[in-house]
Amino acid sequence: MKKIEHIGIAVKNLEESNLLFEKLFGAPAYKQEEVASEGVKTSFFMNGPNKIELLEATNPESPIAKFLEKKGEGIHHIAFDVEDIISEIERLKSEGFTVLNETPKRGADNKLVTFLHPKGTNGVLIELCQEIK
Ligand SMILES: CC[C@@H](C(=O)O)C(=O)SCCNC(=O)CCNC(=O)[C@H](O)C(C)(C)COP(=O)(O)OP(=O)(O)OC[C@H]1O[C@@H](n2cnc3c(N)ncnc32)[C@H](O)[C@@H]1OP(=O)(O)O
Ligand SMILES: [Co+2]
Repeated sequence: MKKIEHIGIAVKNLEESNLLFEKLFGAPAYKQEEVASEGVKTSFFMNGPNKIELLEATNPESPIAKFLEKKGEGIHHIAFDVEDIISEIERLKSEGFTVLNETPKRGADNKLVTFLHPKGTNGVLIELCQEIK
């Protein structure tokens, strides 16, 4: 597992949050993307070397809709860059972590992704991302 790839923030209204984060960073989102399989619309901001992913739910079954209902807006996950997601999944399983999808799926921003259940990681949802080359 390498550096933090992005921090995911759950928001109720992506357009309003886009304006807020644009003011915060002094630059607009560099990309917006819908990921239907996750039930989310996303936008991405860079601030120096740091990437922030804003996520709005697109349906009531979306993990973001459920999170907003239970916890409200805020940090939803921390994503880490990995070189080889398959071997990292095997390593983490052998260490006892609960990998939510053992076959990585297509995420946003040209990545293959999977998640570790927050119950096994001190309440923090961890995403693993491998860049698709
Ligand atoms: C855009 C694509 C991608 C990218 O490229 O970057 C993304 O980032 S997609 C982000 C959205 N997708 C996901 O979050 C997928 C992984 N998440 C899940 O599979 C589920 O959300 C979950 C973690 C398995 C929980 O689902 P479920 O059990 O159906 O929901 P509950 O609402 O009942 O929650 C159970 C339990 O877990 C706590 N929880 C849920 N989400 C989080 C979270 N993000 N961080 C910390 N804790 C979380 C929730 O509070 C419940 O706890 P208890 O109430 O104490 O039981
Ligand atoms: Co993410």
